[in-house]
Amino acid sequence: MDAAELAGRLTASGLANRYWIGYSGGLDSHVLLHQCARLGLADGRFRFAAVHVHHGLQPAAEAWAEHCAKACSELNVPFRLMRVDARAAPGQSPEEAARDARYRAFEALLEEGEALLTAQHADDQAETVLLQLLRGAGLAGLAAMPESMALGRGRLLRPLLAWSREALQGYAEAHGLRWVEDPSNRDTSYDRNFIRREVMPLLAGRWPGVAATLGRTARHCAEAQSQLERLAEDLLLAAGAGGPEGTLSVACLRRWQAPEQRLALRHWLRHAGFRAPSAAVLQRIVAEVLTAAEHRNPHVAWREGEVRRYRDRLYALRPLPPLDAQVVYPWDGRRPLVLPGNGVLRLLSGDGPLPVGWHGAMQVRYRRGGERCRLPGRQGSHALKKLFQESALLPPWVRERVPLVYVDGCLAAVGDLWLCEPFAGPGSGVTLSWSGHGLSYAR
Ligand SMILES: Nc1ncnc2c1ncn2[C@@H]1O[C@H](COP(=O)(O)OP(=O)(O)OP(=O)(O)O)[C@@H](O)[C@H]1O
Repeated sequence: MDAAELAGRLTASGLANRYWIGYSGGLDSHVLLHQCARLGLADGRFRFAAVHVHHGLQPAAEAWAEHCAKACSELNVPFRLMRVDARAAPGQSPEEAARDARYRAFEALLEEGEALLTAQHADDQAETVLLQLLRGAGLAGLAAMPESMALGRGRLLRPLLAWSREALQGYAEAHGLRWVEDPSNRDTSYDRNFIRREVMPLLAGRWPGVAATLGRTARHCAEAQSQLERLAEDLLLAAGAGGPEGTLSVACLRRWQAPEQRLALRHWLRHAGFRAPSAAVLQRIVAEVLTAAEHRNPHVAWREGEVRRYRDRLYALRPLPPLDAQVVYPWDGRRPLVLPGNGVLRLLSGDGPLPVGWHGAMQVRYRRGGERCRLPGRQGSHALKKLFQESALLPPWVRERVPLVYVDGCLAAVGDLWLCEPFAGPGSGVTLSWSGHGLSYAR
C-alpha cells in the first residue's frame, strides 16, 4: 500500500488528532508501524504514536516490550507501554482474558478524536468469517471485523484489511524488518491457528481467492447488518417509549413477529451493556417472559444477567448482590451512608440542623416484614407491603432493597419514597435521596 492509499484509509471518517498504532511486535503490526512512520514523514497532518500492551503472561513478554520500544525509537515514533492484569476470570479462556484486558487498556488510552490502528489483514478476516460460521453466528458475527468502529472515546481502524498476509510478509522482507514470533501461533489446539494452518491452505488449494471471497461475504453481511441495526433502533424507540428509561413495553413487543422481537431484545441487551445472549436465552425471554401472565412477575436469568417483567415493562438487570435483612447500620444522618451493594443514602434537611422530631438514635435496615408507616394526610397506618403495591412506584425486586430509616426504633422514612408520621410533619424539611434504584438496572 502506498502512502496515499494509507492516508485515504486513515481519513475515511475524518482526520484523527492522533493515531495510536496497536503494536504487538509481530509481523503485521510492525508493517503497519513502518508504513505509518513513513506516512508521518511524508505528510505532516498525521500524528502517530505506538502502544504495546504487556499482558505479563508469557516469559518472553518483557523481551517483546523491549523490542517494540527499540523498533519505535528507530522509526522515531513515540512509544507507550501499558501493563495490564490479564488473569482470566472463572469461565474465561486465557486468550479471551488477554484480549479483554487489551481492549480495556485501549479504551482507557483513547482520547476524544483519537484513533487506534490495528493490523488485521485479509487472511485474519477470512479466518474470522470461518470461525464465526463454525460457531453458528448470525449476520453480526459474519460481518467479522469492520474497517472502522467506535472504541471508547475514539475509533478503532483496521487499515490493512485489504492486504494479504503474503503481501505484508513481502513488504517486511523488502524493508528488512525484524519482528517477534509468538510461539503460541503455531499451536493448532487453538481454533484460529487450526483454521490458519490446516483449513485455509486446503481451501486455497482448490479456491485460490478464498481469503478475498470470504472477505466479500463479511462485507455483504456487514451491509445487511447495518440495515438491521437501523431497524432495531426504530423498534427500540417504539418499545422503549412511555416507561422508565432502559425498559421495554411488553404490549408493544407482543404485537411483533418473533424475528422482530428477537432483534429488538438482542439490540436492547447490547445497549444495556450485555454480551450477545445465546439463541436459547432469547427464546426463553420470548416464551417465558413476554407471554406469561402479568401477575406472575416472570423472569429469565443467565450467567451475565436477567430479564424481568413488571407490569407492562421488561427490565434488564445485573445479578444483584444479596442483602442481609438482619444487618443494622447506625447513622447520624449528617454524612452519606454507603450501603454495601446497595447505593448511598443521604438525608437533606434544608440548610439547617435536623428538626427536633428527628433527634434520637438513627438506624437503617432492610425490610423484614410487618413494617407499617403512617403517611401524612392519611388515616391510620399502612403495611409497607400494601403501600408498595398500591403505589406501583418500584418493581418488586427493588422494594426489598429500599433502606428503612428508624429514629429511636420508629420507622421514619422508607428510602427516598415516603416519610412516616410523626417524622413527616409540615415543616420537617427533611428529604432523603437513595442511589440504589439505578443499581438494579443494567450498565
Ligand atoms: N500486545 C499488544 N499490544 C498492542 N497491540 C496489540 C497487541 N496484541 C495485538 N495487538 C494489535 O491487535 C491486532 C490483532 O491482534 P490479534 O490478532 O493477536 O488479536 P485478536 O485477539 O485477534 O484481536 P481482534 O479480535 O481485534 O482481531 C494486532 O495486529 C495489533 O495491531
